[in-house]
Parts: sequence; C-alpha cells; structure tokens
Amino acid sequence: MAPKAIIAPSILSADFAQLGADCARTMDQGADWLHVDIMDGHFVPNITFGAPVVAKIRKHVDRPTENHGRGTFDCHMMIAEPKKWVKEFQKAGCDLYCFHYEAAFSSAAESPEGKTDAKTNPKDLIRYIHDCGLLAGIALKPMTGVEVLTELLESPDAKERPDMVLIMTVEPGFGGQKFMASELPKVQALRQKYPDLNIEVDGGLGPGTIDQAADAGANVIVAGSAVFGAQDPAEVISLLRNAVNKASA
Ligand SMILES: O=C(CO)[C@@H](O)[C@H](O)COP(=O)(O)O
Ligand SMILES: [Fe+2]
Repeated sequence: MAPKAIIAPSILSADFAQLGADCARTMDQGADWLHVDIMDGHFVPNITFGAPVVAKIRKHVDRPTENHGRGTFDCHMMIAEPKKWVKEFQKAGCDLYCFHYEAAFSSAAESPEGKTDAKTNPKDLIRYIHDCGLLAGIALKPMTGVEVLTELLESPDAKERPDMVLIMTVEPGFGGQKFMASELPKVQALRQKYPDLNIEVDGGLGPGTIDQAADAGANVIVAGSAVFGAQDPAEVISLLRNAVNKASA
C-alpha cells in the first residue's frame, strides 16, 4: 500500500493578482499542500516569482480556519542554482524544497559554514536542505532515468535521503501541457522498490489522467489547470484523492 494521497494544486494556474486569496481558498477546498512553482528563466524558459512573494502568500495561508491547518508549501525549484536559495525559501515559509537533479551539479552557493562551493551534488544539497530544517525533494525531467537516484534513496544516512521524488510528466516550464504517460514506468519502478516513498507527479494531471498515475503508484498529485480551471475545484480535489486511495487500497 502506497503512502497516503496528498493533493497539491499548482498555484501557477491561480490568478497572480489575487494570489493570497486564491491560495487560502484552495486550502479550504481540500488541498493538502500548495505546489509553488519557482522558475528562473534559465533552468526553464519561464519566470514566475521568488521568496518575497512566497512569504506574502504564507501569511494568507497561515490564518487559522476550521478547514485547514498550516498548509505545506511544496516548492518546486526550477532554477539553475538550487543551493543558493535554500535559506531564503526557508525564511519565506517553504516546507519542502524540491530541486532538479539536472541542476544540482552546476549549482554554486554558500555552504552552511560560509564557504563557497563552486560545485555541489545532490547528496550534499539534500543534507544542506535538511540542515536548514526543510524536507528535501528531488525532481527528474522527462529525459532523466530513475537509476540516478538509487544511491540517494538507499543511503544509510537519513540526512542524505530525499523525502520525496518528483517525476515530471511534462517538460518543466509551463502549466496546461499534455500529460506524458511515457513517464509512468519511472513511477512504477520506484514504487516497486520503495513502497513507503512519497512519489509526486506533476504536469497534465486531472480527471482524465489521474487513474494511470495512481495505478503506477504516485501518491502526491500536482494539478494546476485541472483544479484552478474547474467549476468546482473541491470536487476535482476529492476525485484526485479518491483515485489515489482506490489504487493503493
Ligand atoms: O512544474 C510545473 C510546470 O513546469 C507544473 O507544476 C505545472 O504548473 C502543472 O500545471 P498543469 O499541467 O497541472 O496545468
Ligand atoms: Fe511544478
């Protein structure tokens, strides 16, 4: 049985002119996490926003209501220098810092000790993210195979193990793209080997594609246009959750 279903609407499809209100409403509609897409115009050909905006929306989502608690900010860092921004995002209210494997090797930034490493690697970056008090996720673009993660996922040191793997089911950069079912064997392979791992899928997920992703073993579901574009977002969130729970029962 896979870990519990986590539904994480991508706020890339929210109305940026009223982002705080949209985020709070989405939590009230039943979201577990908010998926926050950070794009730098280098790693991907699109730009979104940075830590100051995350800090502002945090305030809207932190308000106490009957329907939701704090709301986990799942920050999907589509940026060329992931190490550089860990502390800024931690201060802004990020909970889970998910960087791209493909970006980690070229990242230059200050280490916790104040030294500058010209190069880092995924293992050191995961340790650094954990040392900063955040959960660590690692994301793979469609062209990257899951075998690159074996050493990390099987590390005897929990500080070096990712808390979540994100399998992209579109090329990162834009919302509203077509779901790539060709990525699902990666999810299947991970689920077979790691029954307790949080496996997130991102890109093109919605009522028409969720069953395939859930059957493959994904339990963390990102959906942008399918949730924010729906007449009844609460119904879509619940449909996504039921599909995951049914597949993992
Ligand atoms: O990371 C990305 C795109 O790069 C995603 O998080 C998208 O924002 C998901 O949008 P939909 O495909 O669900 O509309
Ligand atoms: Fe994303």
